[in-house]
Amino acid sequence: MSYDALLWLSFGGPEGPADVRPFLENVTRGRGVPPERLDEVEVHYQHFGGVSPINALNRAAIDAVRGSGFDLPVYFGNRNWHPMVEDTLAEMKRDCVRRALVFPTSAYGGYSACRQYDEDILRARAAVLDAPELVKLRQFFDHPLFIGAFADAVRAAAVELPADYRLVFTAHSVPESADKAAGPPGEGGHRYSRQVAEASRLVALAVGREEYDVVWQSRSGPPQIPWLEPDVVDHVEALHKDGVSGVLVCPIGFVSDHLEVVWDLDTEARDRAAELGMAFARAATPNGDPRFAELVVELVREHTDGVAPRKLSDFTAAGCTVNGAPCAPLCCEPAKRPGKH
Ligand SMILES: CC1=C(CCC(=O)O)c2cc3nc(cc4[nH]c(cc5[nH]c(cc1n2)c(C)c5CCC(=O)O)c(CCC(=O)O)c4C)C(CCC(=O)O)=C3C
Ligand SMILES: [Fe+2]
Repeated sequence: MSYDALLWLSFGGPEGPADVRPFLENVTRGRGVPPERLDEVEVHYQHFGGVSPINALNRAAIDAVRGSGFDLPVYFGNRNWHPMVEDTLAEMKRDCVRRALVFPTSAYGGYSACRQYDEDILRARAAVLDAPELVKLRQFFDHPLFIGAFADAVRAAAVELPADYRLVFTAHSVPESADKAAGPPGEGGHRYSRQVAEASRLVALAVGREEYDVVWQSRSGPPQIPWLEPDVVDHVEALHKDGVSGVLVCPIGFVSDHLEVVWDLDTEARDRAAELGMAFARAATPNGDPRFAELVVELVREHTDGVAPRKLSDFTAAGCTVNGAPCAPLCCEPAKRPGKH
């Protein structure tokens, strides 16, 4: 099968103070997130002048792919902020792109990390007459280049810490119900948290740490709905109570140092550790590592050149979809939301 382009599909983030509220409204539309939570998160963004690092990081990663001699044009579109994926797809159509591969900037399965990017593809294609065909690349949480980049980042961060530091992996929390529904029916659910646990195990193995924890961050939603726990800041406190003197946080759930990383980890978790007198270091995300561009190109080559998928676990290489249809019937079905039909 031949392809005319690569579409880099990401979450999007505000690029100035006036963008923050409308961006947050886009993210949470119809999701039952209380306005108080939005007020709180708006303050996090305003600490950074209303600019999330995420768009610039995506542009830098795209430049790295282009600079590696990659032979397809690369387009950039987002779910929640400009450049919006609908507009990017319209531009691709004008450029006579007929069939494109899509790289979603999330390594994992689950509704928010995978299936929602399929919904973005559906939405974008519905907005463009005679839209290009879009084939989404697979999940890559266990790819050796992804694991290798994180393992080296953990080694580099460990230099700042006492030898007996505790290794703590963190990923974005999701509602427990969403994690339960993650994966195709019959697999037993929890595809998201199981993949996060597996990637964490592979990185810990690569750096030779037998003891480590997997925790969650950045929970949203109304307080009465259970989300994956423990939270990373609560966990830092629990480790302190256990007499742990240093913590190395590895944001395994993310590919770049966007706001959830620079605020929730580099500010909140780091400040709490400092108050408790604990040493703290944070491993870099793979976005800036040359292996990240290599990974994207290799995932593309699986489709264009029949390159064999490289994986370090025996989990299914899922998430490859055509024109936004789920990768298996009823895979990672969105939760039924109160008030929505
Ligand atoms: C699994 C997952 C990933 C990882 C996979 C992936 O990377 O795609 C992720 C990434 C991100 N999440 C991000 C930002 C936000 N997520 C929110 C809200 C939510 N995230 C959720 C899940 C995830 N989110 C969920 C279940 C919600 C509740 C609302 C809903 O049901 O959809 C909110 C609303 C306010 C709040 O935090 O309450 C914001 C602002 C940014 C951009 C940061 C920047 O701007 O730099 C990124 C990369
Ligand atoms: Fe999020």
